[in-house]
Amino acid sequence: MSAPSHGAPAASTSPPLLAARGVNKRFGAVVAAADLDIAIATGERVSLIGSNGAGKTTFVNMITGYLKPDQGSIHFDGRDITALSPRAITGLGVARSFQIPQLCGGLSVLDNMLVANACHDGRLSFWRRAHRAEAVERAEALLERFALADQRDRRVAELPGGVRKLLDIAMALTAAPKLLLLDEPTSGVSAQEKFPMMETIMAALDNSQGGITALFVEHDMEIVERYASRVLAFAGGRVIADGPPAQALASEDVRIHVTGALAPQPVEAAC
Ligand SMILES: Nc1ncnc2c1ncn2[C@@H]1O[C@H](COP(=O)(O)OP(=O)(O)OP(=O)(O)O)[C@@H](O)[C@H]1O
Repeated sequence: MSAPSHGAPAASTSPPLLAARGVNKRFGAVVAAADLDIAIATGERVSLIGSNGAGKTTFVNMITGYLKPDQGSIHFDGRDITALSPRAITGLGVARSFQIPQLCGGLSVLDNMLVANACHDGRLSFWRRAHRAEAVERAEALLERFALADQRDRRVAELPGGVRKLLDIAMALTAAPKLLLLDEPTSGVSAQEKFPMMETIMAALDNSQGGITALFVEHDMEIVERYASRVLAFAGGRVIADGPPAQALASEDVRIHVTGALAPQPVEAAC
């Protein structure tokens, strides 16, 4: 597998773009986040891995403000965002795309982009000629970057799953984020399509003004190896490995708790 070509980490002297400090979260008896101390630098491509229930989504939901930590703090771009609303956090530059794209199937690709843009910039007057022209120009530039320009006038409900996923991510970028959180960007996409799709996504992030730092939840280890500059592996709400993909995926804890490469083998009954 080739070495990751995207998103070299920033110099270690620069302050982190995102920092979780002493973060804990429980749901009743379930520990979903335990003493998380995580700093992410501008430009990193961080993959969150872990088996079901490991705490990946809880971490993402605390960054976006949908969940509040029981203890600890989260800082983004130099500000304490722990108590902020999801909307305020989005306004500071954190965007998100979902495993199941959040789209209006009855509208065209372009109109979905315009609605997303209007939601982010708060100008619901986007149908006024001046605003609309400006918003259409921005939307078209983004569609171009995602190789979706020729789909502009198609109804979203008619599009294949992979194209819908790309559109969802393009819509997230209408907010001009500094940090993009992706939930399994290639899930449900065929093996042949997943690498070209990731190439498109990563190139779009690299080519955005100022570059976009990315954090992606991923179960596909081929994608992790090829596109992450760093892996954070979770189990039981804790980080069990943190490092470059080759190093993190080789760790014994990851091979036991995440990839199953060292899972205990069933003992054959003695007869
Ligand atoms: N709102 C909630 N109420 C109760 N328990 C929750 C809630 N959200 C998450 N949990 C529990 O917290 C733990 C961590 O869940 P989380 O969704 O963060 O894991 P995950 O690693 O994202 O898993 P998956 O890959 O299945 O999405 C799980 O045991 C889950 O059942």
